[in-house]
Amino acid sequence: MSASEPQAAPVDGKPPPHGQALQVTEDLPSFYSPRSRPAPDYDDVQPPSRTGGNGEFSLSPFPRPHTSDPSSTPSSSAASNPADQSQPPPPSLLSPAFTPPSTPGTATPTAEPRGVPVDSSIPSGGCGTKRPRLLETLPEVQCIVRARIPTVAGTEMFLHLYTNSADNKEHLAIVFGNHIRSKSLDAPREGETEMDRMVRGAYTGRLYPGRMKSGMMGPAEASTGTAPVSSDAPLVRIHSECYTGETAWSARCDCGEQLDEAARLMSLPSATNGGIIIYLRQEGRGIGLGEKLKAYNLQDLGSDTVEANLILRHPADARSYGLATAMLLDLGQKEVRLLTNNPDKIRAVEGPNREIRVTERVRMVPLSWKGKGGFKSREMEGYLKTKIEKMGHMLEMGS
Ligand SMILES: Nc1nc2c(ncn2[C@@H]2O[C@H](COP(=O)(O)OP(=O)(O)OP(=O)(O)O)[C@@H](O)[C@H]2O)c(=O)[nH]1
Repeated sequence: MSASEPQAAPVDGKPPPHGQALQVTEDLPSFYSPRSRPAPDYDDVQPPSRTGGNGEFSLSPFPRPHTSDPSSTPSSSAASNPADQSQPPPPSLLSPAFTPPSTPGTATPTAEPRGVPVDSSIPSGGCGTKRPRLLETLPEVQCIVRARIPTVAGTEMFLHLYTNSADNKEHLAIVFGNHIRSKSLDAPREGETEMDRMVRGAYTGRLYPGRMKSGMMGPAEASTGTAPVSSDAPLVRIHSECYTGETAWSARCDCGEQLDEAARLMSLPSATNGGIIIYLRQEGRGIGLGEKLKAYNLQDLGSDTVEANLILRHPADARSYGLATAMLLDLGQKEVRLLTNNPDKIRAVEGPNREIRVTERVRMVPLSWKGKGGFKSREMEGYLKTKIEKMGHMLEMGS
């Protein structure tokens, strides 16, 4: 097909075989997902794409493929994760303050997902017994550029790209709401011009053709955007990179759906304080894409996700979250409402000296479990089962 020919979209629930011509969908560009329908049973028909039933934030180009038998083999969490055996939970790292199950007022995005209080006095109902890897001191981070991104959902966000003192990867903050500003980005740099500032994203308001001033270099001008509507903590998601789930349409995990759903919730008009997705480049729970693909082969050979990592001599979860804490602080956040089922994240994001407080944990339930679209696959069910049974994730199977 030549570059000038119309782009094609899949129409039958499956990506086409290599080289086969696709039927053209006239009303949507090729990168736009078909609107989601409620997920069928994976034994019945081909599932729809990963996003919500209302199709508000539907990014994946292909529906999920039909998949095969699960391979999870439950065993005790202590046996599967050696780090669990001797270490007590770190209560000092959790916010002691009990927060109400739901956030009052207009800042509550929707009735779903339900907010759950973070309460360190509840050992299992709260955060389990595992201990996340915490850095003793937070790494230094610097936002080097920010740009406005209009999204295919019709909303917009500001993408912030960070460098840091711990690794040489480009970690990201996806910011919904222009009142959330990066201190390191906004700090003036020696010798820079107004154009330099605008090009690296350190400006107020919006850019437009011919704009000459960043709006931030005069003595009386503060480096702030629009004021937040209320003082409630913003919705925050700490997301680890997943090439397979976010880009390659994998139905082995729900990573792509979670990313889309977080963005959708943060874009709702009711999310008056906006939101932040901290996107960390720790692919495959920190073991990297190549090792994750080996783990997938082991899963097809009968291991579950934890066993596969251990067979490859990796920890069940090799991630850390100090960068997320440092980036959230740079974005001016000391209190957050965290979208997660992972107890490690709640403990870890608060930082070694409790620099940040998680005031509320907002659970993430797969859309298909809620009958709101999404997709189903046997691999994904096995993946979630292992998270719940072996990694202490705060989710009930099929809830
Ligand atoms: N090693 C390994 N990593 C996986 C597998 N499936 C998904 N992942 C990775 O797991 C990570 C998903 O992490 P998150 O989206 O942050 O979610 P989470 O820690 O499971 O917890 P939530 O916040 O509740 O979603 C990504 O880095 C994926 O690449 C797998 O089978 N093996």
